[in-house]
Amino acid sequence: MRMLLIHSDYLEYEVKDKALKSPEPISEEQKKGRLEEVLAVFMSVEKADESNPEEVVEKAVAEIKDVASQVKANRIFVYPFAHLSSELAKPDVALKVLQRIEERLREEGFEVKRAPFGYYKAFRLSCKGHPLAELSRTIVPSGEAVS
Ligand SMILES: Nc1ncnc2c1ncn2[C@@H]1O[C@H](CO)[C@@H](NC(=O)[C@@H](N)CO)[C@H]1O
Repeated sequence: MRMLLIHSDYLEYEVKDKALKSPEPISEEQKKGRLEEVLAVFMSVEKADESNPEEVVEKAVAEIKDVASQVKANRIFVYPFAHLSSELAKPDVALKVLQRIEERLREEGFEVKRAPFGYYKAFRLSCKGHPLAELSRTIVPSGEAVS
């Protein structure tokens, strides 16, 4: 799992087109979304994660919690982003991992939005620009090598 974490004044997206034959079904309301004062987390779920998705979910949640507490963010935007890795997990596994991360972050008390999975989306982001505003993390299940 590769994550790019951007502490932002806002992140907003608009769904444009299908990027998969069968993208995640979404409501009219989910076609656009915006959060202010948010930690945006762009995530590529990787092939190696398929060996232990639940472990990757817990490690990702721990990393996101750690960064959120450092930048004092209590809102998280989970953003599926297939451009951080050349060894992507299959879409069905990736979607489940991202849905579970969303669920677990809510359980941890965060306000969470997740951008729709399987679409091309326009987005606008305002990065805050402080020293911890742009971070990346790589997560691998135990027993897997970091490529
Ligand atoms: N392993 C994976 N990890 C994260 N996201 C993944 C994925 N496999 C598929 N997706 C989703 O399907 C769209 C097409 O790849 C992806 N769309 C995007 O990444 C948009 N930024 C448009 O390019 C994404 O929603």
